[in-house]
Amino acid sequence: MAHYLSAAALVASAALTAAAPAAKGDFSIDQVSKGSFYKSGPLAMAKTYSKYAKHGAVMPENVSIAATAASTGSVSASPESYDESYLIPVSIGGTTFHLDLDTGSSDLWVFSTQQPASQRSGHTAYKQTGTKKSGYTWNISYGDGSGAKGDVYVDKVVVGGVTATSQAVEAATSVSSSFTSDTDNDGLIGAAFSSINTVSPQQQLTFFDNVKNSLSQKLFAARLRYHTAGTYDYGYIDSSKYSGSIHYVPVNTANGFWEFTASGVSGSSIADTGTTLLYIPDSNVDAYYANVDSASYDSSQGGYTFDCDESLPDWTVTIGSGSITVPGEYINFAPVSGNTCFGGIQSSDGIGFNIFGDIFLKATYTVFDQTQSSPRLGFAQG
Ligand SMILES: C[C@@H](SC(=N)N)c1ccc(Cl)cc1
Repeated sequence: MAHYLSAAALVASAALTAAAPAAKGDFSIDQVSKGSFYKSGPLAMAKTYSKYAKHGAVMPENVSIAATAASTGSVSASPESYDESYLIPVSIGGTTFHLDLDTGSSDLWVFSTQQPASQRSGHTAYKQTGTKKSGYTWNISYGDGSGAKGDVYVDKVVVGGVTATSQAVEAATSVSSSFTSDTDNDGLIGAAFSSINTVSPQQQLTFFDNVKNSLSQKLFAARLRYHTAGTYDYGYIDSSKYSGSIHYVPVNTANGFWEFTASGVSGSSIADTGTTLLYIPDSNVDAYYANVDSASYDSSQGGYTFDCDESLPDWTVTIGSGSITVPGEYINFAPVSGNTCFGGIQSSDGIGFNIFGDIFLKATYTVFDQTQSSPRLGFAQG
């Protein structure tokens, strides 16, 4: 649902209700403010002027500008099993797809009818409703070894009421088996920086980069939640979704990620909605599980495991001038066999950077902010 700013609407509505001369039989009604005036004030004004244009009504420029700019939106983020990933409904050419919003990559790709039927069984497949970008291709590989490739179309994409009229939609011709088997997921919508988009011969813009200039504020905010649906907000910050203050840190965009520095966690870190777990250096991981009596590193599972019944300690990190606490409950990711569970905190050694994935993000309200001269991340306790 899109909301429009109140200022222009309130000004315009005040102008419209300027007193007409009283005449016999007229009556007056005391107006009672209904509080914030959201949704589509400027747009309603523009529609009224358009309706009466044939009678000579001329739309004031401020109404026209307000009606076309300053949009906001919000979309649900629904977890898959064990919060493995969070999917959002995205309209592409009028068809709804359920996509993984991924701040760790920058391609918007979908299953398509160009794939063999067996490869796309159970998925919503793009029927190439858009305009083909002849000769354009894409090919992406993810950190978990999965991947996909295909060709490129331009189509209308809507997320939470926010519209990109000419979005590059990357239609798959082939995807790896882990995508085929996850029938809840119809593709990804990347929200890292467009500098790492894989389309060739010309990189394409992410959805956020395409719409950010039309948003009330050039930002989006993630409120992922533990074992229940959360939201992504576009163009505005929802103060009902966090406690305390939002603390901001600078972002290094050189690698195309939302990359930042966390205190007490060596190396660079990325805020990544597309990664399930929280990956930090060995020293931090060992220190955490030293407080979990039944924990041990299980090389057959590729990480720390523990007794599912053991109560886990919280994990707290300082980022900038604020701190975030991840409840211990969130760090019990999922059972692996019998009553043995796999930890949500694992080692980032060998990756090259730390990954603050969903295990961390679901404890926060995280703002991906391009409102300033350089990008920044804002973290608040969710
Ligand atoms: C940036 C993420 S992948 C993603 N969020 N699309 C990543 C990179 C490398 C490794 Cl090893 C693991 C995860």
